Amino acid sequence: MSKNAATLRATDLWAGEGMHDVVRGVSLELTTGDAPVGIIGESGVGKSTLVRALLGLLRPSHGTVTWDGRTASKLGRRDKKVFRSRVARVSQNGLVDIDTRDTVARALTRALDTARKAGRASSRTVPELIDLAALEPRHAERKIHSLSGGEKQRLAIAAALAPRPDVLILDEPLSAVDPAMRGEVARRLATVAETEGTALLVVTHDLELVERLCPTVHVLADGEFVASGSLREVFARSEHPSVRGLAEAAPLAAQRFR
Ligand SMILES: Nc1ncnc2c1ncn2[C@@H]1O[C@H](COP(=O)(O)OP(=O)(O)OP(=O)(O)O)[C@@H](O)[C@H]1O
Repeated sequence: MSKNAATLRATDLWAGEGMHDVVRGVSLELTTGDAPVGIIGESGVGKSTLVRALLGLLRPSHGTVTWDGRTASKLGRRDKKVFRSRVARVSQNGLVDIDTRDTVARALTRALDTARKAGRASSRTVPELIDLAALEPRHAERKIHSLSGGEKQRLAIAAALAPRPDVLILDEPLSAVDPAMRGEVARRLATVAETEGTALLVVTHDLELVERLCPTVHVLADGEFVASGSLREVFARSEHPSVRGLAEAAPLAAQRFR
């Protein structure tokens, strides 16, 4: 670990939106320089709730989420801005902070400006971000609302990479991207992780994406990690009904891991 390594750490995390905890006792560590980590799980098991808690958007009912030792949900306004540039997230409907009347180039310029204001002296450029998300130069002048769903998801990835985040949480990031292009984007993300040390957390039910990117995966079921290891180990060893459920939902992918 380099002396500048940064860690996002969840310790015995319990969290939920209402009275009821849907994340139950999760511990997880994401440190710059580490290999990408995957979290897989069926629908409704608490994946998005876990992501919100990791981002400090949801206060745990028990346990902690810390960023370099400080509690993520208790950061002041200024520190929150810095935190957001260092722990970035791409969600399924990824363009929440982006004005879709803008062009791609304008949105990415804004993302770079925001990164600089948050103190990230990012030397990235718009063409570089476009390439990192496997978009093409011709997309630069397109209005965002005219992009396809998959192109919008790739734009969200490009924008999230603007500040060179330490941690990038990808919540079903490529659900609308076609399979051939998913490989392209995954390769670029792997390169970012390797060359810049960005710690990737890939939260998905796309087994092929975690197979491509993540040497370690955790299976989330009913708010808990019920199996952990490489995808192959998890499928070979775990008899948990949720693991079997994931295998049945993606039989071709699961067959390769047996
Ligand atoms: N705002 C909310 N109020 C009440 N219940 C909620 C809220 N958000 C989520 N839940 C419930 O918490 C549980 C976990 O939801 P969550 O969205 O974290 O699951 P998920 O694994 O991300 O699902 P999916 O893969 O379908 O997106 C579900 O039963 C959901 O209905």
